[in-house]
Amino acid sequence: VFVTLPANPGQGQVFFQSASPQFSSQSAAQGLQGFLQFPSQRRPVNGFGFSNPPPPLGSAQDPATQTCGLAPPGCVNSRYRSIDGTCNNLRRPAWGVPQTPYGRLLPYNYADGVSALPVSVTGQPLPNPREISLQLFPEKLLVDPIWNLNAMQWGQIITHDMSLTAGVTQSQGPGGQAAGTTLQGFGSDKESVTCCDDSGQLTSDAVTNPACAPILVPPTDPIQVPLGGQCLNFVRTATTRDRRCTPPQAPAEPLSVVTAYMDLSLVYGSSQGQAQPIRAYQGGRLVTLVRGGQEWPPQDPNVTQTCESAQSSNEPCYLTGDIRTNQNPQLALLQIILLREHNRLADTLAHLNPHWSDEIVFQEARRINIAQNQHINYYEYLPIFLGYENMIKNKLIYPGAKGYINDYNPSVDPAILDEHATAAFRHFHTLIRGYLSYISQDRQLIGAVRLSDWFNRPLILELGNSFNDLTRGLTVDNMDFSDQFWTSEITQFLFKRNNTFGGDLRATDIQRGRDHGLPTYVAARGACGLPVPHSFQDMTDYISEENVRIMESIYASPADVELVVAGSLERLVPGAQAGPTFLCILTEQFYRTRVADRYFYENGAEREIAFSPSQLESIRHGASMARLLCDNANDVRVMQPQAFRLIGESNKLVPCEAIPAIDLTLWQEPVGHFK
Ligand code: HEM
Repeated sequence: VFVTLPANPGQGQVFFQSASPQFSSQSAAQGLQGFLQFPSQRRPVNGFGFSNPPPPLGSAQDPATQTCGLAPPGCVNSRYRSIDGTCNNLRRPAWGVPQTPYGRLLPYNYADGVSALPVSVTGQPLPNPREISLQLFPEKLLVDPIWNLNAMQWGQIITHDMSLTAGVTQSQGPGGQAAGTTLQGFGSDKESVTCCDDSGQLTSDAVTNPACAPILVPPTDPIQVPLGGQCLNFVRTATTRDRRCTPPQAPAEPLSVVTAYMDLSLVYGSSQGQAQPIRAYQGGRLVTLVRGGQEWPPQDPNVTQTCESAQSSNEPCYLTGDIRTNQNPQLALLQIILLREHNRLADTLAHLNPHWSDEIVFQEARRINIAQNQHINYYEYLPIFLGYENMIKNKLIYPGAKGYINDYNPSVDPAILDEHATAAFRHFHTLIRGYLSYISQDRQLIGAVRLSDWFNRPLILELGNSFNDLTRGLTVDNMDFSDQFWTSEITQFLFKRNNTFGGDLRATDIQRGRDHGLPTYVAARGACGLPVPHSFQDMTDYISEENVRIMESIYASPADVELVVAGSLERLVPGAQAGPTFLCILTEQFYRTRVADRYFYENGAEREIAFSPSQLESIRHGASMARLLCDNANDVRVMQPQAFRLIGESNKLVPCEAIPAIDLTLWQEPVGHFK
């Protein structure tokens, strides 16, 4: 089913083929009413050009046979997911595996059709990303009245499960990211690149290295100019072109280096090499170190590189399934919660089933941990952001369902859409707060820390009672409002280390969008079936007059307006935390993530993989964010049942024992059931 949309300036006809039931052209004011109900059975989606049919199996374009993302020689249909996502799709065993390109809704928009950063329709460079950040995404503290900071933070967990741009580490200097970015392996000759140094000066690499695209400081910059800064660091994502996986004249396809599946790869790793050092190989557990009577992840062997703000190599610096773990304290905190949850499940399962081997206990605990996580994501987290009704209409959730939901679709590519990872989901950087509260057991504020003091330095979690106080803080602080206002902690102080100022995450997001050749705002709206603006004036239908005027003063043409920028300025769709264009992309992504996963926890089509009906019911009844926090922060005794929502009349604190739990005795097996 192809939908032909009205022509839009500079882009010609746009063809949109959604994998998900999508919504029709609705203005934000019309809200969630009237979304089109497309049939759930769709033509295959291949992630390599939205409108093209998938390449024939085994052909040169077949991702499974490309060297970016290696397919195994053959697949065994295992009860358990592989660590690297291979063989989830038995016909296309390399779908969703690390080192494969992001999926795309729309073609690449490079200036030269191959890899050059896009330019204006006038042929001039696009406006300066830092200038856009300063003018359209300033600081103003407006907090969300309903949802807490945990809802923000959990989004980063979901993100880290789904994608990671190749070549970008999180040990990033004040230049915005990556003082010494490591390009991860696979034939890349660019071991470590710095385009703009710690003092904001262009390096020799900046001109000679094609991986460099530093963000220049505009003359109007009130922070960087007085410091004498010339630039903010920016290193381009590694692509299929860098690795010679696509022909020289084909568009460079940026790569993601983690599994696309929602499989807790951030806990378990995306490769055997990552998984091996974090497994205890005893009792099905993951490795932990006990300090101060609490369990912590093992130590990263390379503290100074991974936790670059650490003052000594003896400071805690965690090794987990994801290289970004130490980036900020709340992220590390939730990673530790998920790690402890694995071990809690493993210990219980091992106790119930003393005859199980380490491997069986590990895999069964992993399987339950992933299922709980999927349940929390789809039924607790996503409805807040995508809208509950929208999710039901588009077949992302089935509230009240009894039994299995057999909607696995092997024709849907699980690759994470670039429009999602590089534009839509990054919009939620707006939700970040600059300070983290310490909250006591009786929910009193007892302290606070500044985010930028603790980037890449997880030590703080182990000081005194910080871990528990910060866990309560996540559930008591409001998240920031979903709007155009960003905290300066990430637009002026990102990864500042010992410097006065640091990088700018919004400018980085904008530059990353160009780096990946994202489609324009106009093209994306067209692809979503939304009214396409032909002038700046047209945009005032869904973006405030004031912001449209600023865009008009920055951009040479409405056709230049970028998805990352204007998508974040749209009025929110009622009941959701994004405007219509980003909501379309997010809905499409999370539909695909669900139906492209053969191991999705609600799928019962294959008996050997499925949970039993009673186990599934127990997961639906007992998996919750509140339970996860209660069980794994070791001094959180009361919690509100909806742990992404602020405490209130309809969401009162209750003793942890009153919050439903999964009945793990349903996993007790008679001796001999497992080999
Ligand atoms: C304190 C919290 C956070 C910090 C400091 C942070 C920082 C960053 C940084 C430095 C990058 C890489 C930028 C680049 O070089 O392109 C990034 C990427 C990203 N962030 Fe955040 N982030 C935070 C929270 C979140 C949240 C809450 C979400 C969504 C709900 C999110 C979504 C994303 C996405 C989708 C990417 C791209 C992932 C990829 O494919 O590589 N982030 N973030």
